[in-house]
Amino acid sequence: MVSGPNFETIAEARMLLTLGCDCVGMSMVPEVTVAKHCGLRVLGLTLVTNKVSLDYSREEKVNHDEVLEICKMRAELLQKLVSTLIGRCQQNINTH
Ligand SMILES: O=P(O)(O)O[C@H]1O[C@H](CO)[C@@H](O)[C@H]1O
Ligand SMILES: Nc1nc2[nH]cnc2c(=O)[nH]1
Repeated sequence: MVSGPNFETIAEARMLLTLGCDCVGMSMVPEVTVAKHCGLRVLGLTLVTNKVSLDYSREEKVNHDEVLEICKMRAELLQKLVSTLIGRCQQNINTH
């Protein structure tokens, strides 16, 4: 996790990769921290939207519009996933 609001620099991205990170975000950890503080049980779901830049010579840079575009493309799929998960949780509650 990085605190944002900016995306990580290439140097930071390389450091995260060296540390063994597969994925990086900004929101999940603070959101989970607040939810746990409120006594909620938490399941985190993440949509990976973009590749992090690791190379100074590459032209393309990560930007928020790209993130939003991928989110829109995957919204329906995520809605189905969440609906299925909630359905299975309800089944589990009813049978136990
Ligand atoms: O950590 P995630 O959920 O990827 O969110 C972060 O990534 C997005 C940046 O495009 C912003 O919404 C920021 O809050
Ligand atoms: N830290 C970080 N958060 C993101 N959220 C969506 N894309 C990214 C990214 O490239 N880096």
